[in-house]
Amino acid sequence: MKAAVITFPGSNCDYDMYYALHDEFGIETTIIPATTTDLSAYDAIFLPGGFSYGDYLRTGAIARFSPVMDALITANQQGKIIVGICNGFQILTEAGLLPGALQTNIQPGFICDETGLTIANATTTFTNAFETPTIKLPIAHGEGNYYVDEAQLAELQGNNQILFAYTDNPNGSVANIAGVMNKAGNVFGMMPHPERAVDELLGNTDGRAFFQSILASLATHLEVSNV
Ligand SMILES: NC(=O)CC[C@H](N)C(=O)O
Repeated sequence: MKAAVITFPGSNCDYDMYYALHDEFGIETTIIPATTTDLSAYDAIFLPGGFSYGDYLRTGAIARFSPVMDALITANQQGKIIVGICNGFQILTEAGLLPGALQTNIQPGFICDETGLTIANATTTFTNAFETPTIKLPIAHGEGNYYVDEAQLAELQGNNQILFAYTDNPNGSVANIAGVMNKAGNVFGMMPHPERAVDELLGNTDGRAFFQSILASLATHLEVSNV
């Protein structure tokens, strides 16, 4: 598996993501700038957290016009794995690769904490290795209040696209939603940070199963496509 981590101007979790993918899971990983226009070499693409373009206008609203986004849309059409964490999730919703939008937290302000999550669907590319129904992950955001209208919510629920839900909704998200997948099952975004919970030294290893899930699915996928 070859992974790319895309750095936007203002990303600040790109090296955390690199550390998780490369150092913890031994995945061949390259950090590439958002000016890249070709993602054909990669099986999985990660959009990290941060404050792309200073979160001006609306978080993710400028980043979604970056040169790399056309290549990301092509990667999506090819069914490649695309993951957005925190600011990456915000960028994916702005780009229309995931449904919904991230608004200012219900109580405006930046929250830096650990949050409880339930695994709402454990049979996906992103969740198949979770062995417990609830986990804890770090959160760090000011605009994590996930919004979808009633029709979109019904669709997400009907298709089992909600993968993680907050146990104690910290930001006002509709239906406690913390992470969603697209209908096709290859694009995922969440506000909590699994890449900050992969090492005993970080005080939390609950994020490891997220990366193990992706590795397991990709191994099966690559095996099938090589037949
Ligand atoms: N850690 C992050 O990615 C922060 C996301 C975004 N800038 C926010 O505050 O909502």
